[in-house]
Amino acid sequence: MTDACLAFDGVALFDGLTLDLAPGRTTALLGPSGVGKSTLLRLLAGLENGTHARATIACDDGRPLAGRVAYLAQRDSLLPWASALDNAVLGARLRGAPLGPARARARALLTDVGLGDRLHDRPGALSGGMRQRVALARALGEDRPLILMDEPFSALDFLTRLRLQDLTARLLAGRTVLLVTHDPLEALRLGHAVHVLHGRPATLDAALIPPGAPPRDATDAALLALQGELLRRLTGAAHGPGDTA
Ligand SMILES: Nc1ncnc2c1ncn2[C@@H]1O[C@H](COP(=O)(O)OP(=O)(O)OP(=O)(O)O)[C@@H](O)[C@H]1O
Repeated sequence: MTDACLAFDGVALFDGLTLDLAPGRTTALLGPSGVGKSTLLRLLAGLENGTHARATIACDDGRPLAGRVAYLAQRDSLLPWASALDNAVLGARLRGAPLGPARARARALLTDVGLGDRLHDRPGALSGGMRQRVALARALGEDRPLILMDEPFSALDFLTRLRLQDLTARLLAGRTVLLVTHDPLEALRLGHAVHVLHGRPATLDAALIPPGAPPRDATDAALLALQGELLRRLTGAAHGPGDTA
């Protein structure tokens, strides 16, 4: 994505921002609250179409991006009247795809995320973390080349988060993923490249490139050293010029 420009109420959030997503890789994006991470995701998803929003989005294969994106929003956006299983197959239902295979896959994914015994519960009967896992299962079940994920594990306890990071890395291997997170360890475990977004208008730091393949061992010494560097960048982003906090 090049030359992304977007303003709210006359204040420019982005003014000529460029973000390269390496095909088949996961790019992790961190930054202070309010800097524009979710808005950037929405811009890529084609959900910021106002007159003040524009960006040039070019795919390596030359095809348009529209219809090839799975977007996991920060809020789980589940249908309150539908079961976990029906929510997980919503994409297939909207596309008019055969529901049999979609339901089988959704059942397996819901079991993988630890909800095999809650398939028929509605969102209101699930905890926040369980609802987030239903939304995650829905996004993982979408067979799309570009996956945009906005803090997909934020409502989960630490151990469940690690387990679902592993599952996500396994299931999304080879796909192009943009992951927004506030968790430096998560970014370093899952990202092939890790960026910090900061300032207003927002700019991107040069990428940190953790060694090895995701999902990386959370106790790895090299990862913990990089976490120190990432924390320094985040602290700088929170207190530097253009502070958005
Ligand atoms: N529809 C909108 N109208 C006006 N302002 C908006 C709108 N959407 C977002 N903003 C503003 O744009 C800025 C960036 O919001 P955004 O949600 O992208 O931040 P973020 O980096 O994802 O934050 P967080 O980490 O807290 O989720 C914020 O100041 C927010 O108030």
